[in-house]
Order: sequence, then C-alpha cells, then structure tokens
Amino acid sequence: MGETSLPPGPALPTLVQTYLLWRHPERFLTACRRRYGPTFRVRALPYGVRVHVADPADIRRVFKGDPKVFHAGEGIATALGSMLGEHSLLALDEDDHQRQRRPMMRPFRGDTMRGYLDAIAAIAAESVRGWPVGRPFSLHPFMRRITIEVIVRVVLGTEAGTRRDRLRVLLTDVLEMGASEMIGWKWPLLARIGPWRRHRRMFAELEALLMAEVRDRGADPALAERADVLSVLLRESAGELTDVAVRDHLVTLLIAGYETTATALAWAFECITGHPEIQRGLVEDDAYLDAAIRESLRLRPIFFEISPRRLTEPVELGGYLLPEGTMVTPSVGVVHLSADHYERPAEFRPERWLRKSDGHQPWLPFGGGVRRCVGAEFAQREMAVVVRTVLRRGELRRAGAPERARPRHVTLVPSRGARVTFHPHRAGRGGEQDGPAARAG
Ligand code: HEM
Repeated sequence: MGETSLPPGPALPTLVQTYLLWRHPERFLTACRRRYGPTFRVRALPYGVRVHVADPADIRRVFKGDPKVFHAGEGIATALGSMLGEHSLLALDEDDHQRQRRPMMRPFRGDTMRGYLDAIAAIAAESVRGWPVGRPFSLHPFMRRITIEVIVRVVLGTEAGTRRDRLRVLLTDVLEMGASEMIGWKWPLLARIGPWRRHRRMFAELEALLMAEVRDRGADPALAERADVLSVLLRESAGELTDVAVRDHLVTLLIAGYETTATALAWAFECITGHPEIQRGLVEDDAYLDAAIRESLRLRPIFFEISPRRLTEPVELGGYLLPEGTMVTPSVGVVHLSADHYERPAEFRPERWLRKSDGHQPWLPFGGGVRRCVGAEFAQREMAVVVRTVLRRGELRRAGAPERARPRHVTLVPSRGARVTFHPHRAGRGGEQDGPAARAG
C-alpha cells in the first residue's frame, strides 16, 4: 500500500473556516469544490480536519462501502448516545446497525404506508383552517405543528385524550432542542443545572409516556387492525424487540423525522410559491407533484452534508489514499447544485424529473446504501399529501424575495421561515376532497 495523503483545501485559519462552514456552508463548500476539485479538505471546529467528497461516484462508494471501514454511528454515539439509547440506528455501526435496521424498515414498506395517508391529509386540512388569510405569515412553524401531529397520531398512533395532549407539548419542547441542550447530553454533569435540568426533566417525562404507550399498545386487542408506525413495529417484530429497544427506535424516529420533514415541507412551499404556474399544475397531476417534491429536495437539501464516516483503515478516494481515522463527509448539496450534473442547477424545474433520460442524475437528500434514510419514502409521501391538501384549499403566494438558506444546527432552513400569503379558493372549487389514499402511489 502506498503513502497516505490528504487532498488540498483552504489555508485560511481554522476559526475563519469554522465561521464559513457553519454560517455559509453552501457558498463555502461550493467555492472549495470549484477551487480544489471534488475532493477537498476543510479544517473547522469542532471536528478538526474533514475530507469532503463531492464526486457522485465517490459518494456512492462511501455509502455502499464496507460498514466495517466506514463508521458513521460512533460520532453520534459520543454526542447523543445517552439520549438515543443503545439500540438506535443513528448511533450504531456494522452488524449491530444492520440488526437494528431490519425491524425499523418494516413499518415503512409501500403497502403499509398507504394506511397512513388519510390521517396525514386530515391533519394538514385541520392546520389550514387556522392559517391567516390574505396577510403574510411564516409557514415553517405551521409545518412543525403538522409534523408533530403526524408523529403523535400516525407514528405513535396515540388516541385523543390527555396523554396525546401532553405528548404533543413534550415532543414540541424536546424536539425543538437547540445546540446547547444537545451539549448537555454529551456532558451529563450539566444535566443537574439550569436549562439542561429542565430539558432532562421534560425528556424523562416524554420517555415515561412513550413507554406507557408501548405497553398499552402491546396489550391492545385491536393491535392487528391498527395503522400506525408503532403498532406495525410491535406487530411485525413481536418477540424480537424488548420494550427498551422499542423506546430507542421511537426516540430515533422522532429525532430523525421531525425537524427534517418540517423543514423540507417549508422549503417545498418556498420553491412552489415562487412559481404560480407550477403551483396550479400540481393539484391534479400526481407525477408532477412528486417531481416538484423531488426537485425541492434537490435544490434545497436540508442536509447540505451527510454525517461524516470515520475510516477504520486507509481508503482510496478521489485519487488520494486517505489515512485511517480520516473523517469523510459526503457533500451532497455541492453535487445537487453542480452544473456538471444538472442543467441550470440554480433553477427550480420539476419537469427535469419527468424526462426519462434525466432520471439518473445524482439525487442524494436521503443519503444512500446501508444507512439510507429509513423514512425517505414516508417523508416524500407526507410532503406530497400535505402540499396537495393545502393547494386544494387555496393559493399560496410567496411574500417577498426568494429566501436564503440559514444554517440551524446541521440543517439549512429558509431564512424567513417561508413567508407566504394564503388565499382560500371559493367554496365549490374542490377544496374538501383530498383522497390521498385513492392515489397512494
Ligand atoms: C425530508 C425529510 C428527511 C430527510 C431529508 C432525511 C434525511 C436523512 C439522511 C440524510 C439520513 C442519513 C443517511 C446517512 O447517514 O447515510 C437519514 C437517516 C435516517 N432517517 Fe431520515 N430524513 C428525513 C425524514 C425522516 C423521517 C420522516 C424518518 C422517520 C419517520 C426518518 C428516519 C431516519 C432514520 C431512522 C435514519 C437512520 C438510518 C440508518 O442509520 O440506518 N427520516 N435521514
């Protein structure tokens, strides 16, 4: 084996690179790609040196590489392991990861998911009834509330009542955690003081309610007929999972599925509302709607980068033999915005996904390979149902200029929360029939 080496990267001081990476990831990483090619090095806090990979073939090699060599879980385990639990996919690697992934996939099979869509449409319709009419507001908070409601009713399947009401409050509080609360999970001593103490108390109460829900559901005589993620998980993995494992899987789904979907929905609307002619075409054309969702996830990927993989042995990537221990980061956002892969990459053009010849472009908002997002299809269907339900009820107009992407933790959110005005259709324009299950896809 030859000498190991790292690719080139900016010579700027670490603090400057840290600022650019966290404040302006799109501009900084795209500029690095232009200057240094598709494999480059960035030195930034808190990670130190990371190698960014922006060549689709190399990214695929990372996603599909030997899980013994590409470790993604260990970094997350160090930071959030005590919150996620020992069975969480996010914090595991190798065989343990694959073992826990199998039961998690079952509630997200195509035929099973069809059972979730009517409930999602009903939740979206309820939300729209509370939107301001004719004056500007930010959609992102409403998308968060829709997503919380989907978690409570469709993922957990909690019945209406005081437990559901409390779960809604706790989930909103806990899942809205900021960077400082996250730090508290890494340093447990912090949990004894100030805001961390409160956060831990809320989390403990949430865990207790989740465990109560798991126990009650396991004993529910109607379990076989229920169409929610938790019931399917319990039904199809009976005897395979302990209550603690189910708890860990639920916490993982909540953490992985909340802010992601809410933000992706906000971006989808931000894109669509900038194009009234596209918006009008979406309501009745399912293929076009799916293409618009796909395009919004390309143009506005909420993860500009996917969690880094630590190499457990030297690996050749992009012409460099990277040393053991290198943190390799798939820069999917750079790929999505590159003219090498997309014609007019900065434009929102759903129709690019309707042309047969264009179906093979690198589209990676959900990662790929052995760790590809478990909820990818669920999220896209949820997005399609919500967008259709909203547009059947009224027209949305973007309020102001197109929004910049603002970093929030590891995601990119619309800088003004996707500002729009809502103009309901007059009665009789088909506003009340959604029929998501009729379409299902
Ligand atoms: C638009 C919304 C979403 C986006 C953009 C998204 C994106 C991602 C990405 C990029 C990963 C990491 C893949 C990797 O490391 O290679 C991931 C992992 C994961 N996501 Fe999602 N996600 C979304 C929604 C959801 C939803 C709704 C759920 C569940 C209800 C979910 C559950 C998970 C889980 C469990 C993992 C860990 C998979 C594993 O390690 O095997 N995600 N997601």
